[in-house]
Amino acid sequence: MGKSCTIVIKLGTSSIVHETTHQPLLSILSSVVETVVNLRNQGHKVVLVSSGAIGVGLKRMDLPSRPKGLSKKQALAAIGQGRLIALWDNLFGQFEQPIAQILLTRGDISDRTRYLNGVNTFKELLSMGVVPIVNENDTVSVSEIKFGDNDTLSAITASMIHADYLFLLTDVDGLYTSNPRSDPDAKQVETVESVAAIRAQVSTSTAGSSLGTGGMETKLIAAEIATAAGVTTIITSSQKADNILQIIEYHNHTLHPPSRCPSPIPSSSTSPVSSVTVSRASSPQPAPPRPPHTAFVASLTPLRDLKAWTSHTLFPVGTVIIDRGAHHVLSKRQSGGRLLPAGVIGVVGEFASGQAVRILVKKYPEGDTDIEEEKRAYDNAYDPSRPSSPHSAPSSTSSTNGDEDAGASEDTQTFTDDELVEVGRGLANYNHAQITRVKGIQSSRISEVLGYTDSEYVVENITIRIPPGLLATQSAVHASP
Ligand SMILES: N[C@@H](CCC(=O)OP(=O)(O)O)C(=O)O
Repeated sequence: MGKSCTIVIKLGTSSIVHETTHQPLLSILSSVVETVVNLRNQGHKVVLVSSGAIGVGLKRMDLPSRPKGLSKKQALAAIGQGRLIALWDNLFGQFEQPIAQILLTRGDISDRTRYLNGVNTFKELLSMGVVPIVNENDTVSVSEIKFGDNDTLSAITASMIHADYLFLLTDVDGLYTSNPRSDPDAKQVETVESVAAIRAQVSTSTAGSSLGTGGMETKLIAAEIATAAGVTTIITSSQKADNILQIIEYHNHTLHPPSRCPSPIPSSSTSPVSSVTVSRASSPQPAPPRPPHTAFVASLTPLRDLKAWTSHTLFPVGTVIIDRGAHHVLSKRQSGGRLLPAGVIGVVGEFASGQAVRILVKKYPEGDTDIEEEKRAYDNAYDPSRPSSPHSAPSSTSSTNGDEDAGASEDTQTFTDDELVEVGRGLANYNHAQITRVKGIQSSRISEVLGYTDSEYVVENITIRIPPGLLATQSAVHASP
């Protein structure tokens, strides 16, 4: 038997309940169930991420539209979630397929122990042959612990369980160069190698439906998270869920490297629902036809475990502003970058050592001539015999009063929000006050300034998501969760 694939399938609210009547869309749900059962019978492990609790709650309470207030939405989700899971259980029950309900908040997995407990529960359920059905635990989610939309939740789920595929099923059959509903010249994008690059080329103005919170932009964010974690991400239509089988088959023939997970068992002998032609990756047969979809290619050097956890699940509590030299040097590493104090030009907010921080850089034009000097200065920052960084401002060391519990650090050098862009995240090795005191200096001087040295790096496990070449296309990012 070949390798079994782990597949996450996400279904948004607009594919679960009718936008105005809020009736469950039974034909779509049944087709998803049949597809999942087929995949299970082919030996694959499947997790479903299902929105729809609020939509089902609206129907139950006979309300016309999604309310504005948070507590009303939470109440409706509490009403709808039970009925939603009962509906899934009923449909999967027709095929004797056991399911499990998993409700998560970002807070649940930003704690390392709870995250690992979640991973273990998923593993156990999948090894028992169960289909876990995930939704956000809306009842207790507030803005700072919310995933916000189930696209992000599905990407984090896929990254937690090291899935091979994430399918984002929605009301369009892929990513288009512009909104296909309003632009007849819109073209489907077939393959995306870099999410950051495609953002600059397409218009993602397709907002979510009136019930859901997603839309194309949140799907790109999800694709970015999932592909960075090594998960091939597919956007396709929920109207044709059985295309999932053909899409996997298609990629078995065409992916580079080919065939992440060939169908382990010929489906004709096992499929209870529909028959699918299965051929192995090594088969000389030509590739099957390509069902409409957009495929986002998984990173060949995925962020796994701690790094993915740091980048996507931890809620950043403060900000470290770095110079251009540090940005260039850190961008050379795909993940796990480490920041020397010489590259820090500002610190905002209060955080403790070990907490997650945003890494911001001041926007700068490509080809800026000062950049070479800053890169050299950052590269030289280890060696005390060389000249120090242009940012080794004496004020950063002399202006501090030694009070480590001083309030939120605010750099003397001020930046407007529009000047700064969030380029990555990492884990602080020192608290906000300490990093303020050592900013701009060489590592060898940390103990002289702080009285001790824990690490020569002030932030570790940094993933730079926006390299220098893409800065021009990014708008300022403020306090994103
Ligand atoms: N957790 C919420 C859904 C969140 C949401 O709107 O997600 P989506 O429909 O995927 O944009 C619910 O179950 O109603």
